[in-house]
Amino acid sequence: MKYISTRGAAPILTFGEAMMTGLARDGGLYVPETVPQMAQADIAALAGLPYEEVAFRVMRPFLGTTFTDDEFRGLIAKAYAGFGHDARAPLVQLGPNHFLLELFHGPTLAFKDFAMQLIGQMMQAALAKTGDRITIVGATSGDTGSAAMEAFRGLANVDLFILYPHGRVSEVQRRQMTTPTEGNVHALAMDGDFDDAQARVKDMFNDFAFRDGVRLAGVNSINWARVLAQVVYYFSSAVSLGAPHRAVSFTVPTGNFGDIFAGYIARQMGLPIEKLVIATNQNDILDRALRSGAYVTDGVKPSISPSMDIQVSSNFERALFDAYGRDGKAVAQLMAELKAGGFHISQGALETLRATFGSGRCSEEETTATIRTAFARTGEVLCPHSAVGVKVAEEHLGTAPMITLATAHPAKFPDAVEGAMGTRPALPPRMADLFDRPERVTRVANDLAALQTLIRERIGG
Ligand SMILES: Cc1ncc(COP(=O)(O)O)c(C=O)c1O
Ligand SMILES: N[C@@H](CCOP(=O)(O)O)C(=O)O
Repeated sequence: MKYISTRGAAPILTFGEAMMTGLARDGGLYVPETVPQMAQADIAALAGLPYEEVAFRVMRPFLGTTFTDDEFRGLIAKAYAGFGHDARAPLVQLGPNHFLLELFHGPTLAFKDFAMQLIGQMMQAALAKTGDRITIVGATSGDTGSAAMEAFRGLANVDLFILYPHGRVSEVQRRQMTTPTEGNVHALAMDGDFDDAQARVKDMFNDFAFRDGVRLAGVNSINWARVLAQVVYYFSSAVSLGAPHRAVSFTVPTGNFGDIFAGYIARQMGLPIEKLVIATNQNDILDRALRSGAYVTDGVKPSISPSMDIQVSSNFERALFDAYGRDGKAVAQLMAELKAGGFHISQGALETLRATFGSGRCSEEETTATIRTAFARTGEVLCPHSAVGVKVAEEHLGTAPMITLATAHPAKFPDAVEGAMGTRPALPPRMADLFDRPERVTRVANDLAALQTLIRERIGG
C-alpha cells in the first residue's frame, strides 16, 4: 500500500511513513495510490460487530506492513477504551428518515477523539520501535487541539505545540487546551484566525531545515491517518441502517473538509452513499464554490460554531486531486492561486465534485433556531456545529436515509446553547472541575520566525 502526494512531486511513502511525515515535502497531502475496495458481502458482514472490529476490518487494508494484525487490534482496543458509550458512535433518530450520528462520546467530547486517540496509540507504537523523539505542531479552531492534548500529554518522546486563534475558541475548548499539567504539551494563543494558524503550521513543514531539525510531525487532518480513522463510522452507521442493501446519505458539518473527505473514501471503497452533503456556517466558501465554481476567500467571520470558522479548507485539495484526474501539477497551480486569494474550478472538475457532494449554508440565526426546535421536537440537545448539519440536512432529505454527523457535545459550547434554549448543558462529571483548574498558555504573535524560536527553545534544540 503506497501513498502519493496531491501535488505529485514528493516521495512515495508507506502508511507508517505517511503518518509520521504529515505534510508532503512538495506542500501537498498524502492520499492512497489506489483505494482498497470492500466487497458487498464484506460490508454486510460488518452488521452487529463491535465498533473496534469494524475499525479493524475497514482500516486494515490501508496499513500495509506497518503493524501486525495483533498489534493493530491492540492499538484500536486501547484507543476506544476510554469512550463513554459502548457503541462508541451511537445513532439516534431525529425524524422519519433522518438520523444523528453522535460522535462526541470520546474523552474531549468531539469527533476528533476517534482519530486522535488512535493516532496517539499508533505514533507511540511506531516511536517505540525506532526510539525517535518528535515535535508535533498543530493548528486548531478548538477541537483538534483539545483532542491532541489529551492523546499526547505525558508522552516521553513527543513534544506537542498547539496554535489556537486567541479569543476565537469557546471557553471550554480553551481550558481543555490550557489546563493539562504535563510539561510536554504547550498551548499557544496566536493573533489571527484559524487560517493563519494553519498557514504557519504548513510554513513550518515547508521550511526543511526547521522541519528536519525538530523532527516535525503533524496531527491535523493533513495527516492521512487522521482521515482514515474517520472512515470507520461511515461504515458502522450506514450498515446499521441497512447498507450495503440500502444506500444512505450523510450531511457533515464542515470546515477543513477532513471529516467529509473520510466519507468520500468510504464511498470510494464501495459503501453505497448516495450524497455527501457539505454543511457550512456563515464561513460558506465551500458551499459557494460548489454552486459557482469560484473558490475565493473573503476573510474568516467569527461565528457561534467556531470550530468551523475556516476559509482555507485544507482537505479540499484531496478532493480536487481526484476531480482533476489526479493531476498533481494542476492541483499545485490551484493552490498557488489560492495563496493569492482564490481559484476557479474547471467545469469538468466541478461536475465530478457535484456528482458526489451536495452543499448548504446555515446562518447564525438558523443555527440558534435549529438548536431550539430540534430540542423541542426530539429532546436532543445539539451543539452549534451539529445544528448547522441538521439544518442543511433537512433541506436535502430524499428517499435514502440521511445521517447527520453530530460532531461535538453541546457542553463544549454552553453560551451558544444557552442563547438558543435558555439552559446551559452540563459538562460530564469527570470534567466538572475544568473551570477551577489553573491555566497555562503562552500568547504568541502571528510570526513564523518567533514561533520557530519558541519551539526550538522549549524542546531544548
Ligand atoms: C465540532 C466540529 N464540527 C465540525 C468540524 C469540521 O470538520 P472538518 O474540519 O473535518 O471539516 C470541526 C473541525 O474540524 C469541529 O471541531
Ligand atoms: N475544526 C478543527 C480545525 C482543524 O481541523 P483538522 O481536522 O485539520 O485538525 C479544530 O477543531 O481544530
